[in-house]
Amino acid sequence: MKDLDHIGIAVADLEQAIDTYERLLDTECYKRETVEQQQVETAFFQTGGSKVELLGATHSESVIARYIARKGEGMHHVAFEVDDIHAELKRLKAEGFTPLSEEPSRGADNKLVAFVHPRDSHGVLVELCQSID
Ligand SMILES: CC[C@@H](C(=O)O)C(=O)SCCNC(=O)CCNC(=O)[C@H](O)C(C)(C)COP(=O)(O)OP(=O)(O)OC[C@H]1O[C@@H](n2cnc3c(N)ncnc32)[C@H](O)[C@@H]1OP(=O)(O)O
Ligand SMILES: [Co+2]
Repeated sequence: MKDLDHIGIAVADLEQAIDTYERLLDTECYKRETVEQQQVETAFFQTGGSKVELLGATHSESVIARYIARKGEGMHHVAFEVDDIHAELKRLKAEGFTPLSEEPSRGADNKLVAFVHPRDSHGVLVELCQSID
């Protein structure tokens, strides 16, 4: 795995959270994108070499809505950049980790994404992402 690409933060009100993070980071949100397959609306901020991804739910059954109902708003996942997401999923599987899907899917910001179950990484949901630019 390479650099930390982004941290994902689950928020209840995306507009309000964008305003908060614009003031907190003193930078503007550079991209907003809805990823219907994940039932999320995202907003991205560049912070040095990595990013903050705010995640709002687009449906009441979205994993983000469920997460907020269970734990409240806050840190949802950490995402690491990889060169070859298929090879990395294979390597992690061989190491005993549990990928949450057999195949990567289309994420936000021109990425292919895949996730590893948080129970395998001490309670932290890990995302792998590969640029498809
Ligand atoms: C926009 C696309 C992409 C990008 O480009 O960056 C994204 O970031 S999409 C982000 C949203 N999508 C995902 O998170 C997909 C992968 N996640 C999942 O499949 C699920 O969230 C999950 C991890 C399998 C959990 O789902 P589920 O089992 O339905 O949740 P429960 O509410 O039943 O909780 C079970 C268990 O797991 C703990 N949990 C849930 N979410 C997290 C989390 N984000 N981090 C840490 N732990 C989490 C939850 O607390 C429960 O634990 P116990 O209480 O111990 O049972
Ligand atoms: Co993410």
